[in-house]
Amino acid sequence: MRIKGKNFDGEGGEEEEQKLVVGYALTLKKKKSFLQPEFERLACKKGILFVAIDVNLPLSGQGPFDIILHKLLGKEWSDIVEDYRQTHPEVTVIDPPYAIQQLHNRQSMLQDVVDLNLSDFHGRVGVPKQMVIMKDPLSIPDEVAKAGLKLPLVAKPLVVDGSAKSHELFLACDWSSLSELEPPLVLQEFVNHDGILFKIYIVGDAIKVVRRFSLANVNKCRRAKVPGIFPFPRVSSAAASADDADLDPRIAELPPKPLLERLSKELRHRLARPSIVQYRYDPRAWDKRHLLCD
Ligand SMILES: Nc1ncnc2c1ncn2[C@@H]1O[C@H](COP(=O)(O)OP(=O)(O)OP(=O)(O)O)[C@@H](O)[C@H]1O
Ligand SMILES: O=P(O)(O)O[C@H]1[C@H](O)[C@@H](O)[C@H](OP(=O)(O)O)[C@@H](OP(=O)(O)O)[C@H]1O
Repeated sequence: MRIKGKNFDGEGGEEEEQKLVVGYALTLKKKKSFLQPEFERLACKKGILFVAIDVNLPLSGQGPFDIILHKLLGKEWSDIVEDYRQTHPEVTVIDPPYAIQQLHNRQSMLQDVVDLNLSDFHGRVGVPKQMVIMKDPLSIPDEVAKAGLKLPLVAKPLVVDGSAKSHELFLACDWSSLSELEPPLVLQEFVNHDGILFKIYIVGDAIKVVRRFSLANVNKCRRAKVPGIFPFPRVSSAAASADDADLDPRIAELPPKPLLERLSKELRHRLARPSIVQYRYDPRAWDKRHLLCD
């Protein structure tokens, strides 16, 4: 399923050029950030051609594709991709819907990290103490007190779907303001991290770590003084790169390689599990009871 064209070798002869065809279905935002002209040109030089999928036409009638790359919202699109995947086993679908379902919910996405048990392996990997609030904002202060979570809290929408809304994060600093939050959400204890965090990108065996500026530490004194709910949109986005910043080496030191390798291996292994047991997923809540085997 490759497009064949003519290419000229150094000695004036013709050789057959094969292109790997990637059909893509992306939001305009994602197309703008990811499919930049320079990237497309580089891909083309390497024999990779990106072709836009027309979401208003049947997917099966388009192509042929070698690879499908997609990130669109909604169940309707997921169903289309899943059907296509099953009827076109020869096409590689990146991020098949069943495999990324777990990542569409901020509680379920961390479950495998909780289970990792990397609390003492060349460093520590853990999940902040957290709870889920499904509805009734008025009950939040009581629920938080019952769960024993300490202020300040980071409030994150439960559902993660790439929409602007799902990226909205808030810092909640006092008990009474907690009722202003909008469920469904995850409330996490704020973890001081010296204003720097590491983002880890993993593709196959390749691991890339970048350093980003983040929220400053919250000390006891500031906790007491600032009541309210504070939005902090995209605080550690690519624009907040700290890779070239002159930082205290104790803060800037990258996570140790053995830890990253183990983390990458474990997560790949665990996140690949749904391909064996496909499940229907209830986005309103997540725990083992909500894995309903088809
Ligand atoms: N528990 C926490 N304690 C302190 N800071 C936090 C906490 N959770 C998140 N943050 C801050 O909020 C930022 C975004 O958090 P998170 O990664 O959970 O959201 P996201 O929408 O998935 O982010 P991204 O868009 O970068 O993928 C982090 O980069 C960090 O600066
Ligand atoms: O640039 P980095 O630091 O890698 O952060 C990414 C986020 O982690 C992704 O979640 C964003 O994609 P979505 O907005 O589709 O979730 C993604 O959005 P983008 O592809 O539109 O830039 C980025 O914000």
